Amino acid sequence: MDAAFQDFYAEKFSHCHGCGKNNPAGHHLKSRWDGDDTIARFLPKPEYSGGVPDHVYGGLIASLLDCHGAASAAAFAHRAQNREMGSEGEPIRYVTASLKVDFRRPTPMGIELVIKGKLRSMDERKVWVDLTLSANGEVCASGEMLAVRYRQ
Ligand SMILES: CCCCCCCCCCCCCC(=O)SCCNC(=O)CCNC(=O)[C@H](O)C(C)(C)COP(=O)(O)OP(=O)(O)OC[C@H]1O[C@@H](n2cnc3c(N)ncnc32)[C@H](O)[C@@H]1OP(=O)(O)O
Repeated sequence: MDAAFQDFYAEKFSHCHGCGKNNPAGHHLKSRWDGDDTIARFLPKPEYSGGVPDHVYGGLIASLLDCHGAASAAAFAHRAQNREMGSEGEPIRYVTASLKVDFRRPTPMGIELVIKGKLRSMDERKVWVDLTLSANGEVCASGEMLAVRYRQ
């Protein structure tokens, strides 16, 4: 499988609980291209249940959107410069400044979740990303993110 966006994060930025490869207890979310959009897949462990065992905890859902959105922002910014993540040149990295999540229906446990990102717009330092999280082809949560370019 192709490398994920997060595989190109520097070692020092790879400790995120949601997506850092250097966090042994983390989720290791992996985001990739899906045409002009982005996609990640994730199967929550049973301990991430919500109020009932067969629903996923909302905080996990928000964190999946958070990590996928920030990685997507970096990928969109690279493509805007006709580059790919990991290409030569200064890496472009983003952090989440704002994330709004709408929980639209309960997210079922035991099913692979599909998280998608779509570029809404960008300017010199900011990227706005529209996000969805689906199970069985149904959107369970949607989100809007503002990611801001990280100044090293
Ligand atoms: C910490 C290390 C991170 C390393 C990351 C590497 C990759 C790893 C990724 C893994 C991560 C996984 C996922 C995660 O990320 S998880 C991390 C969660 N996010 C954070 O911890 C970020 C904390 N916040 C900050 O560090 C600063 O506030 C940032 C850097 C975001 C901006 O502070 P800075 O002093 O630099 O810039 P600025 O204040 O002039 O703002 C710039 C522009 O943005 C606009 N604005 C700002 N906030 C908001 C808002 N809430 N709503 C609307 N607009 C907002 C602002 O008006 C301005 O616009 P304009 O006036 O220019 O038009």
